[in-house]
Amino acid sequence: MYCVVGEFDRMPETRDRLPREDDVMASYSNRRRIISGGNRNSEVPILVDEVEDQAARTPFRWRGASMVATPASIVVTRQRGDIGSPRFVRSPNFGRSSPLAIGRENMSPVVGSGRGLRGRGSILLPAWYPRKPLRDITAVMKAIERRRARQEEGEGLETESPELQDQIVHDPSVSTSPLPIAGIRRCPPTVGKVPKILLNITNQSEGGSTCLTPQKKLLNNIEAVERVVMEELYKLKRTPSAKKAERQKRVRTLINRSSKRLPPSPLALPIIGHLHLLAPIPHQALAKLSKRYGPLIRLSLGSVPCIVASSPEVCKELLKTRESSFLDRPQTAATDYLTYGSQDFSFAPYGTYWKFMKIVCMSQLLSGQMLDLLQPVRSHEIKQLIRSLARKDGKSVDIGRELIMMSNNVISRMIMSERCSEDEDEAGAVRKLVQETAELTGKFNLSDYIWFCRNLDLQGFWKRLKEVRDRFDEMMERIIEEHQTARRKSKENVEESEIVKDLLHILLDIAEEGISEVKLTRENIKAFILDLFVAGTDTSAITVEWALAELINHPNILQKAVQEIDSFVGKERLVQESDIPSLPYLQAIVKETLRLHPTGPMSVRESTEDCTIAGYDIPARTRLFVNIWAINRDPIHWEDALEFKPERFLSKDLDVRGQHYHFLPFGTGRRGCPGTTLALQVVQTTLASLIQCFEFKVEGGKSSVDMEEGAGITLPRAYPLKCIPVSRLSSILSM
Ligand code: HEM
Repeated sequence: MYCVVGEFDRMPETRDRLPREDDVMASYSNRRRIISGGNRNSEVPILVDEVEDQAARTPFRWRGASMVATPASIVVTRQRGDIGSPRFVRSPNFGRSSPLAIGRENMSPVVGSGRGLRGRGSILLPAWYPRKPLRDITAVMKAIERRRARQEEGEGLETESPELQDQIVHDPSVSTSPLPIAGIRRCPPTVGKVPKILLNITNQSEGGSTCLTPQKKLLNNIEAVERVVMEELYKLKRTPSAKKAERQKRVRTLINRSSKRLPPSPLALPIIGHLHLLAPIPHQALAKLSKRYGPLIRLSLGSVPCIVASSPEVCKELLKTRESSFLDRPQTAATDYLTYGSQDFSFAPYGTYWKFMKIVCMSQLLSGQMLDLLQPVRSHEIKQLIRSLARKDGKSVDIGRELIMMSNNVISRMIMSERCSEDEDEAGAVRKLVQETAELTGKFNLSDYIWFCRNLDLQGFWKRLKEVRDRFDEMMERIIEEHQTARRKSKENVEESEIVKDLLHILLDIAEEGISEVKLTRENIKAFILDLFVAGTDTSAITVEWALAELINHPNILQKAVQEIDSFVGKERLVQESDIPSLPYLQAIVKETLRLHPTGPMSVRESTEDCTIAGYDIPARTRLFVNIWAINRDPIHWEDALEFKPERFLSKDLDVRGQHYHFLPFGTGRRGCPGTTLALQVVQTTLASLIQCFEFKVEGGKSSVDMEEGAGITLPRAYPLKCIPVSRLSSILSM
């Protein structure tokens, strides 16, 4: 919209103008609004001058061309801290005497003559006055003067004489409106009104200040002309044909809108959309919303369009039938920064690089053969855990902390042949690093969703991200250096024993050989290792923690499980991974834990193309949240859905690997969890070892533990599981 802001408060008093209010700008635009009948759309365009320029202005500066702007030269934008109130700012062309702008003031950009104002130093009117209408009215005024002369000669003239009308209407140099002309030409009624307006003008002028020159009289009456023309324009809009056109336009808009069938959506707030509905724990809040709005809902998280799937049927359609449309993951500020600009595997877009890394993952690190080779590593770390708890016999222990240390060591040794907890300080540092990374990647960061927060660090996110990545980078650089030194030595001295290849060696081989279709960079390697730490440590440890908590709260189930182990393994040796296939009840307990407490509660994807799901149109680049937590608790598919009942898995052969869409603890399809086998091995064997070796008493003599969920990407417990391990089989523990 055009706007005018000038130095009105500093106008010369000598101006022979009608008295004005102090805030002329305000009164001017106010008046225009009144004229247009309060109808915003029919407001007279007003030009904006920049407030910042005020210091440079002189009171009498008629800015002429520099005050005008074409619509294209004004952009409505928002600036930092300018919530909800758009500001007009200068576009690169604004204020320059652009050939487009000059001479087109108050004219339709289409019909402008293009004549410049340069060199018109003698313009009497202030810059904010509409120019084109003045030219029009000057011509009109000449006609009035002629008519008055004739009247004085006694000829007399009818007010609406055809002669005057002709003179005004057919004079090509005369336009009859102060507004963009195009519309007026198509609307003859305004033309007929002009003589009446002119008569009013002359009468008013005569009554007021007879000593004024015709030009000055016009200045005083220009507002009257404008008011009447605006009234006429407003009436024009109410003609049957205008109304019909308006109706047709509305129907077209409605048809366009309704041609897209979008999933139901709760009422959104301005700017934040539905972000406020995700508190306090997103998967729980979304499950509640889906109960009200259905299994597929649409949300706007700030400016990001999202859908949430909460039923097995919709999930199947999304991740099986239309899998190819949902193979990407969305990028967030945190994942992008922590993974050296999305150079990792978990957040990499589905493409050549991701496929290559998936092969590396499945054929090297997580292949059956590799997992068998690394079985002693897992077994050793589980024994270390049992020994550590045995040392704390009878004392209160934070079980979660012990479990995270164990799973960190397993992953760390598999990836880079190094234990994280060799010294207590480093173990704590790595644990903290992994937890912080999981927290930062799982949190809803406002700058990802609200555009004007993009460069603001309202939640102190960036500072923490930088800190975490710096620490991780330092650790990884040290470990990579050590590996490279070992590799150099082994190459130089062939006699020296062959180094045992961990995942880092395999990745360095690929990077150095450079024979693969994908060239691995140092950043790729570091980001991939971070992925495996974050995806593979907390998830397994927290699953064991939830399982133990459930067993403490269900002593009869615990007793059955212990009996099963005792009867198959006996009391003389520690349970092994190889025993697990013979412990179906233990397996059922782990599955039931993963059903109620999936440590990946939501699978997050992004659509790569437009598609139709459950009859709704889903545009490309829509973020998808599959609420695994809600699906695993769907009462239609699960009897006593909220009860911890491992028996349900004994009667049914339900697999965890994404074949059954009402039970998806590891996701499904091509982007399903590649660590499922490893996770099951670690979780089942660790839980079996714990309940074989210890009884767990709850702190403070209580009979049950709290089961509240905390916030975080890996479904942590709200309160750490603190209990007192009491040794059960001293013969095993003394080994
Ligand atoms: C109980 C333990 C675990 C659970 C509950 C779990 C769950 C999940 C879930 C739900 C996903 C998303 C799947 C999807 O979008 O469909 C996922 C992805 C992933 N998980 Fe796991 N996971 C666990 C353990 C592991 C382990 C031990 C590793 C590896 C060491 C691992 C590595 C990954 C990776 C790399 C991805 C991303 C895959 C991709 O984007 O292509 N996870 N996990």
